[in-house]
Amino acid sequence: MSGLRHTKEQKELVSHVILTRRSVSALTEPGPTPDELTILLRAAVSVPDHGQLRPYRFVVVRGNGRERFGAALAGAAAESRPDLSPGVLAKVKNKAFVAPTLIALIASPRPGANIPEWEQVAAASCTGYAILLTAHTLGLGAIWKTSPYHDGADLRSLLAMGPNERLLGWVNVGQPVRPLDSEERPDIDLKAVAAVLDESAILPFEV
Ligand SMILES: Cc1cc2nc3c(=O)[nH]c(=O)nc-3n(C[C@H](O)[C@H](O)[C@H](O)COP(=O)(O)O)c2cc1C
Repeated sequence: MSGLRHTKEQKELVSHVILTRRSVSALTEPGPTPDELTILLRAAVSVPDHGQLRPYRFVVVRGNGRERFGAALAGAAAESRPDLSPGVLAKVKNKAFVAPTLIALIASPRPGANIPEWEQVAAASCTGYAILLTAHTLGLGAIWKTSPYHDGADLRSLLAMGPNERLLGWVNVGQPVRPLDSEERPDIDLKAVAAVLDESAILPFEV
């Protein structure tokens, strides 16, 4: 499909969607419909993937599933920090209830594959961005969330995680509580992050 010709409108739409995406924290019901969820997951599995290993898995958490996910997050927190107060553990558990739907992102590098593990985790990380961008395209709000306590026996057991797997966090998805700001992002100085390599030096990026 490379070399595919896109219309001017399609090109403008894509850059508009990319440049106007923002993380949306305040989310409400309803969560994505089954069709929307399918589009989000299809986008996730379209990420570049060296060796086509599919080194990722997703667990959709919604409805009562959030109770179990929240309890497992709190369990992971208590396991790694037994000193945490019940109030803090309740806050951790509540992370599962701030959106109607959560999509847990699990990096699942293939043991023994000849693609380095870091590349596989990098591919798995791309899935989070694909979901965010696609949610924005569909008019849904989304934000990638993590917990400082993202590993623990309860969580591993609940998500059926193997020893090689790692929870990369989850994407909260729902309806934005407030209308989205359609402003494009403020310009950032590309010289701060990009350079150009010529025959003799690395030079600051210039348009
Ligand atoms: C790996 C990863 C983990 C993140 N974890 C959190 C989090 O725990 N809590 C949070 O509020 N935002 C989290 N974010 C979202 C960032 O805070 C958000 O992308 C950032 O504020 C920039 O906002 P923008 O997406 O609108 O550009 C995470 C983003 C990534 C990529």
